[in-house]
Amino acid sequence: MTRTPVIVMGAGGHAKVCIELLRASGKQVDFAIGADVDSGECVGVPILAGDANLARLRSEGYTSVFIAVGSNSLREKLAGLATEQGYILVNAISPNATISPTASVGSGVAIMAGAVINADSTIADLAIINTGTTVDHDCRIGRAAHLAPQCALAGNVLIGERTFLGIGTKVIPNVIVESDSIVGAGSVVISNIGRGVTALGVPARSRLK
Ligand SMILES: CC(=O)SCCNC(=O)CCNC(=O)[C@H](O)C(C)(C)COP(=O)(O)OP(=O)(O)OC[C@H]1O[C@@H](n2cnc3c(N)ncnc32)[C@H](O)[C@@H]1OP(=O)(O)O
Repeated sequence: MTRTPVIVMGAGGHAKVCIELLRASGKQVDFAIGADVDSGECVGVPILAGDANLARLRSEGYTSVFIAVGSNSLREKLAGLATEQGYILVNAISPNATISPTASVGSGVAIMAGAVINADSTIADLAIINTGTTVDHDCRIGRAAHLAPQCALAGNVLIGERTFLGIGTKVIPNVIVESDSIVGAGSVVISNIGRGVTALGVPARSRLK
């Protein structure tokens, strides 16, 4: 089997986990691209300082990238930059995640160890399904959304684009959390949450700005 080396954008804590996921699925990570001030290495991968390295590495023949940046909007922006340059967005999926054969998973997606994606669920491009999170049947997780560790989504839940669910969030069946929203850690979502709001608590209520 030929191994196409992968470039990782990001050099922080999330990048550490993603590099280890990529390695666990047999991929070789050659470089991590960090901020202009970054140097050293990220779990053994040399860090290159600054986004300009992306174009340089493309001209040297690299074609595969993984965007390992926790910010949902920045991840989406960097993915646009990379695909404009001709990169392919690979996935970083733990061999210890359980994904239904009827689920569909986009590109540039991270699925950490212990995550479960059940029947007929859809995970859009650039989403993060973090450690131990369960996504039950018929859910739709939007582009560049992030479900932090230990979230539990019941059946037929919709999570909008770039929405973030904090660690340990629970969502009951048939609920919609619209795009660009934030749900605080440990919240229990029992009714729809609108676009661009922060919701907190048990049950989760929108916070007034
Ligand atoms: C592998 C990884 O690490 S993945 C990353 C996982 N990260 C997370 O899960 C982070 C989740 N973040 C949170 O829950 C944050 O508290 C947020 C985003 C909801 C709010 O953050 P901030 O806007 O900074 O809120 P701040 O800390 O100022 O708190 C404002 C008020 O909300 C309350 N509050 C904050 N978070 C929560 C919460 N999760 N549940 C209930 N109340 C909360 C605070 O107690 C405070 O109440 P007060 O005004 O009565 O004192």
